[in-house]
Amino acid sequence: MILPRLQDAADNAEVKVSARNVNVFYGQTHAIKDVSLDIADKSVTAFIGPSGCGKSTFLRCINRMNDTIEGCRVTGTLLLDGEDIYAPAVDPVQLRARVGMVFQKPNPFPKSIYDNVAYGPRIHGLAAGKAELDAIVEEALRKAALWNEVKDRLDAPGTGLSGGQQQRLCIARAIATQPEVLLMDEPCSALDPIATAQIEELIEELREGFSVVIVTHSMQQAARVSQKTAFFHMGTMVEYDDTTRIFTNPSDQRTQDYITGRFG
Ligand SMILES: Nc1ncnc2c1ncn2[C@@H]1O[C@H](COP(=O)(O)OP(=O)(O)OP(=O)(O)O)[C@@H](O)[C@H]1O
Repeated sequence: MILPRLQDAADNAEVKVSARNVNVFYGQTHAIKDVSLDIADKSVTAFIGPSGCGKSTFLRCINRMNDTIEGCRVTGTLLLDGEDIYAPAVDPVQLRARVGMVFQKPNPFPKSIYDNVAYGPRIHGLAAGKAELDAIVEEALRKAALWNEVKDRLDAPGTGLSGGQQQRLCIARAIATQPEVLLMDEPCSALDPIATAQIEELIEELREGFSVVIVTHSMQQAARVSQKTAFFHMGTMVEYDDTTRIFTNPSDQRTQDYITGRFG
């Protein structure tokens, strides 16, 4: 399906995810109201806005994580590379291998460091044998900037790592299936400034290979890591533009008020 480009779309970049008139309901609560946007490939898009405005809800539409929430209903169109994410033929498990997710709180499985990363490639049959799986695990841990810290203890439990290391392990787990889009829901909120800086550096590197979408409460972080920013307020997307423009010369008063700390 080819959609007309939106005016504020990803400029000349290739569009990876397109949303048109997306609405999300939790029972009677109308959490996302008619959101349309295009997310560029090989770039970082930040979602900002006050608590409860719907950032996480919209993020979860992109890999159908909302399917797992009882009473949650999504309407409208969401496309990945022009293909309908909500088509009946789409297997959400396969979709989530293409659209990986990293959560606010690091959530390693109660398994070894190696098995945490090998989990996705194993269930999706991405490695022909042990040597290939070893190579996938090493590459994912290297990309997540964790390899040097764990290469001598791959059999140790993932839950025994520090918070920042656990979050990088979860990033390694998410990228081991070679996703095309990586969704990050406040990935640094549980981390100290050093671990946060490491994750931000990593995001900068990851965007060479993926489309990254990050929900953040830190405007400094959005400004540092993203090229595009969407500002949400009370379930609507108020403004979506180049990050530099959002933070220097937004066109909507509500965006201006939020970035200057007048509410939220
Ligand atoms: N599982 C759920 N069941 C019912 N309502 C929900 C659920 N998750 C979110 N909501 C409601 O949907 C709205 C948007 O919530 P959401 O978590 O997406 O906002 P957010 O912008 O990500 O907030 P925060 O920044 O605090 O994480 C809120 O009114 C919230 O109460």
